[in-house]
Amino acid sequence: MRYITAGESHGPQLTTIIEGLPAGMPLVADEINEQLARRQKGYGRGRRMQIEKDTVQITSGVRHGLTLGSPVALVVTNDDWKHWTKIMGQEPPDLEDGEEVKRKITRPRPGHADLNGGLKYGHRDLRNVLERSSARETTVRVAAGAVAKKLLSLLGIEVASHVIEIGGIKSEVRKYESMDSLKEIAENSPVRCLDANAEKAMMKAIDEAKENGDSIGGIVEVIVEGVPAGVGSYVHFDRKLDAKLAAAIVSINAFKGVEFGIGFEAARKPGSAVHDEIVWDEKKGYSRKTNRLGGFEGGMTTGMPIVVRGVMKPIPTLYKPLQSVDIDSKEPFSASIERSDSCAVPAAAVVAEHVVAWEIASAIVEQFYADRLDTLISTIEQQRTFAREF
Ligand SMILES: Cc1cc2nc3c(=O)[nH]c(=O)nc-3n(C[C@H](O)[C@H](O)[C@H](O)COP(=O)(O)O)c2cc1C
Ligand SMILES: C=C(O[C@@H]1CC(C(=O)O)=C[C@@H](OP(=O)(O)O)[C@H]1O)C(=O)O
Repeated sequence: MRYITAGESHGPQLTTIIEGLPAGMPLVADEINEQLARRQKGYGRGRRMQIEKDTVQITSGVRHGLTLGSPVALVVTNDDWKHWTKIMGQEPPDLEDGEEVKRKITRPRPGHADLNGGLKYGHRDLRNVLERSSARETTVRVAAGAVAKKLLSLLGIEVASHVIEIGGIKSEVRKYESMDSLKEIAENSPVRCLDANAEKAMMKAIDEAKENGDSIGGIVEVIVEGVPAGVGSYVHFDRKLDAKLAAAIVSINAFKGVEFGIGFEAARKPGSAVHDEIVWDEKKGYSRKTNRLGGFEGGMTTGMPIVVRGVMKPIPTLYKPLQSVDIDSKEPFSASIERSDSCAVPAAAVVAEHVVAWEIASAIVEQFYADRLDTLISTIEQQRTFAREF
């Protein structure tokens, strides 16, 4: 499967086109909307999330609630567009002699794409960079991921996320009884954290950062259960599924690192305390005593839960801006201030969940016969039986 996205942050709409979905899969807009609403929640976000109420329109590829096997196009309108029609209009602006487009941006923000994007595309109004580099685009990545999650759920695969650190405050609660309980606790926490004490401290840290005109980052964790062993491949570098997940996580705006299972801790432990011992029983077949490697060996799934974490740096736009240079005058200046979030880690956890879901669904569709949902369901079941009896 593949998808592309289009749309500027303050333009009329965001679009994604998804190609390669099996035919015969139930899909309605409300299921996608539920996931879009989850992305909009989360403590620490700015005023934009109060303006938008993200809902999707399915404009092709679905008929009478079922996918056709043809490309699925999804559109989300930007409610904020009505405030930006002049600044962001598609037609050349109607300007008096010498008048410039208002709110031209010439002071790049350290940490955002502004300066590098200007240097690359030659934009002297850095808004031309900001509009597309904005994480507004993650709305339609979540929409595409929601379709992938729907497919995975029909194959008995569940995906969930939670926040394990914000501004240096760590969640001490990392265990959960079931995927349902994990989902419920995370969903009811303003910062998607399983630890009620850490949750309060995280919210305080976000408030303090905001009061100080600053921003904070954190770490999110995505868990996937039910993927059969052997998805992905060791035979070629670009077929390794853990590598694809790593790229997907780091492609989320402001994500700078990724780890699987115990991750970087593995550098400090001997092999005996890292590798997961193999056991077998008649009912389950093969499994592991532990899951320190987070569900991957050799670029393939082990059949254990996939555990992947991503590190989000603090938001670059600061209300107390850092030093920058005006690209017109070359004078030192404070960077531009755009309306901004002070922490978007909880929302980003939902994005991470969806990009991971996409990569897993995509690997499954590539590996198993997937023109039709019914045959895909039965081939996945065959693979599970094969692995159990192997
Ligand atoms: C959900 C989400 C919301 C974000 N909100 C903001 C924001 O309000 N202001 C900002 O400057 N950056 C925000 N970012 C981060 C920037 O989009 C990101 O830092 C920028 O695109 C540069 O890319 P890079 O940090 O990956 O290098 C957000 C990121 C995510 C995932
Ligand atoms: C719009 C979203 O996030 C935006 C991501 C973002 C950035 O620079 O990445 C900057 C802000 O944009 P604005 O200036 O319009 O408030 C965020 O609100 C969204 O998540 O839907």
